Amino acid sequence: MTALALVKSHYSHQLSSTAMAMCSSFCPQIPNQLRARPICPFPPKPLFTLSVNAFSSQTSNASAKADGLSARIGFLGLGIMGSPMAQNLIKAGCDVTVWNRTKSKCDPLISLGAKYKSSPQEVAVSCDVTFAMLADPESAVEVACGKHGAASGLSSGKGYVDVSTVDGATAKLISGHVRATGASFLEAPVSGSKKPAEDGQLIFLTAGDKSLYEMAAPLLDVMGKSRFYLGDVGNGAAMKLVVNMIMGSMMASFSEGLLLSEKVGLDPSVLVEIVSQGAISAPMYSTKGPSMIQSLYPTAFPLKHQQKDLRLALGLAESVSQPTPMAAAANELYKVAKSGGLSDQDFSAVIEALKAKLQNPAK
Ligand SMILES: NC(=O)C1=CN([C@@H]2O[C@H](COP(=O)(O)OP(=O)(O)OC[C@H]3O[C@@H](n4cnc5c(N)ncnc54)[C@H](OP(=O)(O)O)[C@@H]3O)[C@@H](O)[C@H]2O)C=CC1
Ligand SMILES: O=CCCC(=O)O
Repeated sequence: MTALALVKSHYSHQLSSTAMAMCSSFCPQIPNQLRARPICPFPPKPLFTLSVNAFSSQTSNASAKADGLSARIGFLGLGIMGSPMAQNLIKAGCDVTVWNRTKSKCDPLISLGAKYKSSPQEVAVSCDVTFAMLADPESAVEVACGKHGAASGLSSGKGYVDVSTVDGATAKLISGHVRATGASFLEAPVSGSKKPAEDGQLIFLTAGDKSLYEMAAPLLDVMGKSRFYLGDVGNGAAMKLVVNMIMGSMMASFSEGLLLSEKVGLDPSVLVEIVSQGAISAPMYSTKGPSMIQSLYPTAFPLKHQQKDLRLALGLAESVSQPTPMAAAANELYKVAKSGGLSDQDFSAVIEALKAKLQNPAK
């Protein structure tokens, strides 16, 4: 890390501390445990030079006392997100054991030095801390609590970190199974997509056992740029769903704007440029806008997962009688896109749901 980068990161930390202080005085009713804050002041990766394999041969429970980098790490679920996350752990020198339902996705990681086990249970037995990055609540529960699931291999002193995006009830269900074995549980869904996962720039929204959070922190710092500890299990899921609810509506609204600009004779690429310079700029618009204009949707965040998150966010809103008409409307649009066969395309393909072909499928 250059001196300039260090100064910059320190300065941005100072700014966020100031913002936090302002938040505290403006929102005194927010309980302390819900005041999310980045725990690590500096991006840790450039400072990370430790070789960790030297510590990785300890046996099961005793080794959980070791810090995260020296732990034996399991990784379950090697899709778009899980693969690069596990890869970054391997590249950082960690001792990683992988499992994926479709075994072939393990092969590139095995080539990089990962070990392989043939079930989540075996991974959990052989590791100190096991991460899971699964598609949805159903798969997260199956992998954690099903036959030969991770919980059946957990015991006191081990940890299970679920980084999948699920709802709070699912996180609590998994937490219950994990804690019943004597192991610790942390939910840690992530903000950031394929590229941030590859670059180790994810944002972790964690909740659950604080001791596991502290133990796993160096591992989260290998995979991410910041982490928030939000208190009790369920708060991580809720925060993630609120963030993705906003994102899903933003993308739906952006899609309407792109198509409207084109229809009234404007150049949508000029719209993208104008948006990117103004108060509503967001990296999402400038990175995805140009390909959306060409009707190309290379998958970073699958549309089916965005619709899942909107569905779960609507459930969360329902649970507290919060009106969310924008999210409800956006959800309908993603459902149309799914029915139109776009589930596995990037979520920016929701724009197709506004085009004549999907609006009037009979024509
Ligand atoms: N992509 C993104 O930008 C982001 C995604 N997320 C969230 O992260 C999670 C993973 O996303 P992503 O990697 O994109 O998704 P993918 O669809 O690429 O990967 C899903 C993973 O879940 C596994 N899986 C699905 N069903 C089952 C099952 N029944 N039993 C066992 N394993 C199963 C898949 O295994 P198999 O290979 O065999 O199909 C695969 O490993 C989701 O919850 C998503 O919402 C969060 C932030 C960003
Ligand atoms: O859950 C997916 C989030 C994608 C992103 O944060 O860019």
